[in-house]
Amino acid sequence: MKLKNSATITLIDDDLDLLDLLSSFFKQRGYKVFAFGNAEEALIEIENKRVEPDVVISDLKLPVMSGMDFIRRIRRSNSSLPIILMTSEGSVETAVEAIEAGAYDFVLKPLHIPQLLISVQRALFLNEVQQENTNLKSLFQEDLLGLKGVIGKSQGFKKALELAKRVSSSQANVLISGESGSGKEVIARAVHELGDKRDGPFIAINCSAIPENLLGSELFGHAKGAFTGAHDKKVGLFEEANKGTLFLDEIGDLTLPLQAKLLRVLQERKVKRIGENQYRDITARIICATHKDLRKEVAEGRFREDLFFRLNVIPIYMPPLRERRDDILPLSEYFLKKFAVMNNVNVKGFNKDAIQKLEAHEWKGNVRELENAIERAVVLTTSEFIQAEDLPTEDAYPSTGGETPQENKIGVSFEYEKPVTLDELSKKYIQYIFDKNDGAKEQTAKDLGIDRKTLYRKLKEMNLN
Ligand SMILES: Nc1ncnc2c1ncn2[C@@H]1O[C@H](COP(=O)(O)OP(=O)(O)OP(=O)(O)O)[C@@H](O)[C@H]1O
Repeated sequence: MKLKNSATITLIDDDLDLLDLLSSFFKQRGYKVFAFGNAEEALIEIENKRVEPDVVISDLKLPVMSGMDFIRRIRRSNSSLPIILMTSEGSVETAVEAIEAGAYDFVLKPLHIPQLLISVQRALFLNEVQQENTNLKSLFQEDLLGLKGVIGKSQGFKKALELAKRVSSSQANVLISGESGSGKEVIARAVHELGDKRDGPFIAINCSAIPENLLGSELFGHAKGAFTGAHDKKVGLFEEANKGTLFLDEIGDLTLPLQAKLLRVLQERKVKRIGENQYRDITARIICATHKDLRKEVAEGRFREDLFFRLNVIPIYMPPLRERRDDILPLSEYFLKKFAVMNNVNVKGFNKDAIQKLEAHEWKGNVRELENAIERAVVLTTSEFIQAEDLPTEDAYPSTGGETPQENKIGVSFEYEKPVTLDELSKKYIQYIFDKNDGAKEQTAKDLGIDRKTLYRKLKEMNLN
């Protein structure tokens, strides 16, 4: 851990010569200094956050508001700001009392300035350790309803989570709807964690990500030799999830024959592996999710009405992030702490402009886009507080807002009218994989065989922040 000498110090003393002397001493050492001749003024500036000190050095005996009263007032709203008192020999007893009231340390006057410097450095060091502990604690502490890492305080989010809690103790079928990246899987996990299946497995499968011909055997399993290539028997996910939960994401993309089979499983609570005649009991809870409007799919003949009614016993709707803006900051802070710890970097928060930008952004890719944006900012920022420039501009992220991503048409071709440089070709390829992965940077880096930092750098060069 490095000691901060870029820290901010607030000095309070009615002895203006001493105030000048200390100001220049600390400024010369790289500290930012705010000096006040009385405690009232300092208090107002601190309470209004116009001055945000990392440490305060104050005389104990001051006119009007004493150093002691200053400590008591500060402690009402800030329990951890270190305050070092300067006191004359005669008032050591009061200084001890001040320590009891929450002062960090005291130094005797006439001052031995190197000793004061050591006290300041120690206070900053402890502050930093404490801050990291609090960060870690609040990051890993039990969150809403005792669920780890589930963040949100908007009405829309709380309503969804409350429904998840209520339904968790029943066996009713749950259909979660909401745009891509809005947190449908988070809600499905909440139902699992809060219910009596929590000790069993939670298995998630994205029905649109698996080719149609493989999805059946993934879900239902198959017997050895059931079809060409079935060299061995396979247990399907319905069985694997027994005693736990099977989460079927993008259920709206199931083909009609698979919809019929799913309906049968839900009605009979039994499955038959492909190529077998034997039925096996299913004990898994089944939760489905979709970004599509299933009523419309039913009306247009692409989704079975009977299956829709069976699934939709308890509908839970997760609103898009832009409709629950109260969640943006808590989520941003959570992701910042998470990625700062993961990447071992000293990033502490967001500056005012960054907060404004976060709150104003449309977040078409919802929480997933926000999470990616914060991860990137934490990795790339050069300061302790994320700046507005570290965050993506509005249309930097391809919208996945509720629709299946467009098939990328770039492809790789060597038939260019004029030669294309290797660098251009590599950028086109990065763009292709990035779009294919729906803007998911971790997967893109993995597919390209490069580390995340390199990917971030490339995306920045390509204005795909
Ligand atoms: N309330 C939340 N608290 C913490 N993290 C969240 C929250 N909501 C979403 N996330 C995070 O955002 C990302 C996207 O969430 P999730 O996978 O649940 O969305 P989804 O709606 O299921 O997306 P898709 O439909 O594309 O599968 C995940 O990394 C998830 O952990």
